[in-house]
Amino acid sequence: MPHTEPALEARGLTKSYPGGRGKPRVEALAGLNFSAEAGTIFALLGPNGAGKSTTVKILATLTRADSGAAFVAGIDVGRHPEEVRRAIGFVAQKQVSDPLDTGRENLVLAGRLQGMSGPAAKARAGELLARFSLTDDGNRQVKGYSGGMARKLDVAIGLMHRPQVLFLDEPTTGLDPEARADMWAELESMARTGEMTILLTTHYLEEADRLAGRLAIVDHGRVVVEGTPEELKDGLHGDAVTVELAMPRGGGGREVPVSGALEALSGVGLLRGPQLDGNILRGRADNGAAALPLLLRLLGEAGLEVASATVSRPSLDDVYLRHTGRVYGNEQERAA
Ligand SMILES: Nc1ncnc2c1ncn2[C@@H]1O[C@H](COP(=O)(O)OP(=O)(O)OP(=O)(O)O)[C@@H](O)[C@H]1O
Repeated sequence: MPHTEPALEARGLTKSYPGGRGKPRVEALAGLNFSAEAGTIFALLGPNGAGKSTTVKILATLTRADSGAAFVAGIDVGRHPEEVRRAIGFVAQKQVSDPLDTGRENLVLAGRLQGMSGPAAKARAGELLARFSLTDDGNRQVKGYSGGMARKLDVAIGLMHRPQVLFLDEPTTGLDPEARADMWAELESMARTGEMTILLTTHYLEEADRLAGRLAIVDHGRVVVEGTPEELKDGLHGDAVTVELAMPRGGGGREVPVSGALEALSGVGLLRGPQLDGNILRGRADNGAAALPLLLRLLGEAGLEVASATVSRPSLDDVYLRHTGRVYGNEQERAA
């Protein structure tokens, strides 16, 4: 594979499903495009029903697109699905390991099913148990594993045959915060080696922010924005600056209404898009911390009293809101 060829590529994918009982068809994908470089983690983020799972299923050859094309490790998924299957690992949300077998037995079986010889499968199983800190538990039945251990075993199963591309569908959903942090550390170390491309779907913005080299936000079957987490946050043009103004108590000689705040800042170019919402002044600045002292001075000189001021780096939540017009957490909670 030439170095410049993406490890994953979706070009204009469309897919609809029957709506059922005379209802119109459901448009799951409406011309979805993205590409991921080899050796990176690429995350697909989006609300429930956005089309993430459908995209992954098409790339992993589990379903076909109605139109468009997709390539995995340079192989056309529509034309050579068998070849694609050999090149990928797929870690679904549902546990795949047999609870009555030991972790090691599960791994060896997965390797044998992939066509590995007995000794090769055993050696690889030992290697993966060590990599996921499961060596001490490798000879215990999986039914005694914690949720986090069982999930790590599932990822290890997906890695047995050394895939070039690994699909990870919500790898930490349902895990407690400690197990989630542990899984993140494992995935980060896999990403560092750059030996494999990982396509991650996740509901956790924090997970995508931390793990993904690049990410795409999917909404209504299309990629609405794609980039590195930093690029996407920088695209919001600066830090969010929030100033809470003290309400005038009335009667004081120098006190002016808070509405004077916008006037005090006009023409200075310190804050972009300044807005006054009650007594809260909001805007953006390239370097919020550097802008704050002058901002406070100008407000003070205009006779306004500041109760508090905060500067925050934009988060992926802000990026999501900007591109989908909806607050991320609200939707996920409603769907849960
Ligand atoms: N087998 C199916 N039959 C009918 N409709 C389907 C089928 N699979 C998915 N859909 C619909 O296609 C759309 C996209 O679903 P998809 O599962 O790809 O979204 P998603 O982004 O993965 O959502 P989630 O985060 O909830 O897993 C949704 O409207 C969904 O209801």
